[in-house]
Amino acid sequence: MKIGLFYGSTTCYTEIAAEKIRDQIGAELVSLHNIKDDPLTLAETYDILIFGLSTWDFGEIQEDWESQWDDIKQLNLNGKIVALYGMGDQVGYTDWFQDALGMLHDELLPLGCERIGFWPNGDDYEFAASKALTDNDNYFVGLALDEDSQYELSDQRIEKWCLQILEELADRLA
Ligand SMILES: Cc1cc2nc3c(=O)[nH]c(=O)nc-3n(C[C@H](O)[C@H](O)[C@H](O)COP(=O)(O)O)c2cc1C
Repeated sequence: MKIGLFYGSTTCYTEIAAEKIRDQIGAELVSLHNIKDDPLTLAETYDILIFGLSTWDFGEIQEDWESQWDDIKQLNLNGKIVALYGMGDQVGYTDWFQDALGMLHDELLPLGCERIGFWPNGDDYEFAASKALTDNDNYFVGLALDEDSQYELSDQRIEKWCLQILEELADRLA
């Protein structure tokens, strides 16, 4: 099992989370790719993928993702298993919390990949609006991290989410 983790990060928070996810799952399983340096087309060489991105400027996509955004539609991700995580700030940007995570999810929908790693929108979050929620608002479409307002929760969220996606993978690959 080989997992490709592709991330874009403007001020390094998404990158630090990528390293923690890799360390949690195991460096022998997870290869990191900063999409500033590596093209997203490289994702086609993995069967299992994790994509990480932050939201910027009132609901906009992180700049490195933005510059490869049009390539996503052409990617052959059919049948691949994909988990997402996002970075945002629910206090400073409460009307746009994690919007980019939701936008990436929507962009991937038509590509025929299997999505795992949905994350509960529990009482530990407080924000006005987010495009990253499922229709019933019960889940984020991926792990929602907030290093600005809840940095103290990130490590335990990452740990729990990694265990969750490993279980979801085990179910699918059994
Ligand atoms: C100018 C600015 C705009 C931001 N806009 C949003 C936003 O609209 N929604 C959100 O959830 N977070 C927003 N954030 C918070 C960032 O997503 C957060 O700081 C994140 O950790 C940055 O990750 P990165 O350094 O990996 O890009 C914004 C932060 C800044 C500084």
